[in-house]
Amino acid sequence: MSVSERLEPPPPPAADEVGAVVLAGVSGCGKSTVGKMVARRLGWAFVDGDDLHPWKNVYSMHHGRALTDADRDPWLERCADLLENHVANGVPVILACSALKSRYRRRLRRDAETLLIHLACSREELIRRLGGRTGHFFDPSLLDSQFAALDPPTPGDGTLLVDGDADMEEVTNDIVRLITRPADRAARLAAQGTGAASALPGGGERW
Ligand SMILES: Nc1ncnc2c1ncn2[C@@H]1O[C@H](COP(=O)(O)OP(=O)(O)OP(=O)(O)O)[C@@H](O)[C@H]1O
Ligand SMILES: O=C(O)[C@H](O)[C@@H](O)[C@H](O)[C@H](O)CO
Repeated sequence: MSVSERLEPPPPPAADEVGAVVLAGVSGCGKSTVGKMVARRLGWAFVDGDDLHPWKNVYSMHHGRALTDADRDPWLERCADLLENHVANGVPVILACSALKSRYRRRLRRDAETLLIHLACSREELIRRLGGRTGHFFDPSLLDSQFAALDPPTPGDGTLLVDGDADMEEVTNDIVRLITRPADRAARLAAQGTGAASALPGGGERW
């Protein structure tokens, strides 16, 4: 991380009323699966960020080529525009979007009604899930490149951490609570104050 990035002020705190949620994390953490479950539960819209990638990006990932910052640039713009439109029109939305770097997360959080939630998973669980997934364009051999690109959310980042290794129902319940209860959001942020991994059950290295 560069000095100028470190000196930037932390993002604004999320508003009491959440209008949009970005479910972030590396490939296989459950963004799409759990995002749909949360959206169904809340009666919100769900958009898969994978559907907003330029075709060239999908082609690259399918052929085992990791995306660059330049590849992600137009995609992040589409994601940010989508969030902004939903908030402006009062149509709450869950967007599944990897948002791997802190500057990507800052770019997506254009207003205080947008909440970022990062699904943190162990490497073993991610390998197991990607190995078992069929019919998806993402080449599982790219997982290490996702780890390399990731800036893990830090205590000052304003991104909430969720245990992505947990059972799908549990993950869904946790996220619904964080979206609907400001006190739970504040408690989670405070728990993260001591460091990302220690805020999650089981500890260990998480991505
Ligand atoms: N909490 C969970 N427990 C067990 N399996 C899960 C869980 N969440 C997701 N899965 C499974 O893991 C695989 C990956 O999930 P999913 O496609 O939702 O991840 P993703 O983060 O959206 O990945 P990508 O970014 O590559 O699209 C799927 O087969 C899904 O069924
Ligand atoms: O930023 C990225 O490298 C991409 O968004 C990836 O995370 C993929 O889109 C996703 O994992 C495949 O579904």
